[in-house]
Amino acid sequence: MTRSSPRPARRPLVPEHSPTLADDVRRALGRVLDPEIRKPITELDMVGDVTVDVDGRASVAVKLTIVGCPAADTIERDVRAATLGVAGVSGADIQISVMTREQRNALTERLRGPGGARAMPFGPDSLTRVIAVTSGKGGVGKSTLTANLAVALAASGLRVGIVDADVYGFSIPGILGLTEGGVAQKPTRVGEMILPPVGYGVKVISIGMFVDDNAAVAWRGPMLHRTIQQFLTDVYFGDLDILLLDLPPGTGDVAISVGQLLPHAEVLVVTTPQPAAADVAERSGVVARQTGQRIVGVIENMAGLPQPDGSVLDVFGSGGGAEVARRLSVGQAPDAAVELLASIPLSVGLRTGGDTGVPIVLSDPADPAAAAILAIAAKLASRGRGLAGRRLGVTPA
Ligand SMILES: Nc1ncnc2c1ncn2[C@@H]1O[C@H](COP(=O)(O)OP(=O)(O)OP(=O)(O)O)[C@@H](O)[C@H]1O
Repeated sequence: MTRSSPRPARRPLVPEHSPTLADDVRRALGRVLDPEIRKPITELDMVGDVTVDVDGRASVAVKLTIVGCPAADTIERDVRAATLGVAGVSGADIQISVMTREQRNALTERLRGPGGARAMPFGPDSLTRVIAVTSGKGGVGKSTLTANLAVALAASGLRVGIVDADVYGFSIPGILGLTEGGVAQKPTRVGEMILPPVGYGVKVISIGMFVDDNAAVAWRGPMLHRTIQQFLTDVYFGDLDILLLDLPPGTGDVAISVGQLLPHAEVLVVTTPQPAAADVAERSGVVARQTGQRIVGVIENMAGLPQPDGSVLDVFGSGGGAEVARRLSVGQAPDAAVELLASIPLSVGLRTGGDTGVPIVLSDPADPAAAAILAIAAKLASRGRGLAGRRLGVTPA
């Protein structure tokens, strides 16, 4: 008896689609984040039709927020990888298009609330801790510390943003590798919304991103105030645990504007060990306090430089940080005394890391300066924010 060989499965002329596999692909795409908005692309309505044919070939439609989106390549690569990672998928065609104006408006509204409300999300009731970093004079390392602290906090799992409000010396983009040819990366705009570039996990907005070719900023107070206000309202930071502000040195217009806009912010005062610098550093702390802000601590930077023979060379003297903390504690309740959080040594690695855009807290965490910054980050993160002055949304019975 002969047995007829089984008939080969008939191929449909039009490839059938596998809804189950398509669902699996969609689920996998839920793990792809928009690199600027930092939310799953599926939640941002960036994923259109998803189909998988009988051969396992997936076709995925992706809608970018704007034409020329700088994150396009990353999104396409991540979508392809996520699609091909689904068991049963043998190939992936990714079709990239751009959202319509209506779709973009709907997205902006979804992210910012009805009408794309331009409310300042860092008010007293916000859960984001706001820390302004200030100094009496320039060049004490305030921007270097702000950037490295932010990276250290982000590396510990916190969602961190920086507003580089150092209008005359905007250097955060460079320290965080967000420059090309010395010019700061431009943020993406989605309608009225500005998406901050992300460096080492930190969302950054800087005046340097809005001026052409590093041009000098010669603005008067009202213009500076509006710019800071716009940074705090129009920039989409999403949910942040900590927002750091790098203020210009001294007690000028920006410090006062930030004091008015964010009176509940905490303040870190950076100074050098030079006792003669203590007066100006103290003044920057006093101005912050006058606007209602709380001084969370003093950081002494550029302390003793370790020598090959084990001795320490105090290039800028010693004791400045402790002196500023002591003076800012005078007249305060014992539990409000201002602490010297750390003394950070001079470090060639910290400086070169800033010059090359590779923060030392990641590249060489064992460097004594990096270790000191990591210790401050751990201290700040463990303390959390005081609830004083915040409405807790509960009514006594
Ligand atoms: N601990 C340190 N050891 C060696 N170099 C340092 C240290 N801290 C900062 N620097 C370097 O000192 C210079 C000034 O630092 P930075 O720009 O951070 O200061 P700043 O206080 O923000 O200045 P400004 O507010 O005037 O812009 C930079 O070149 C930086 O790399």
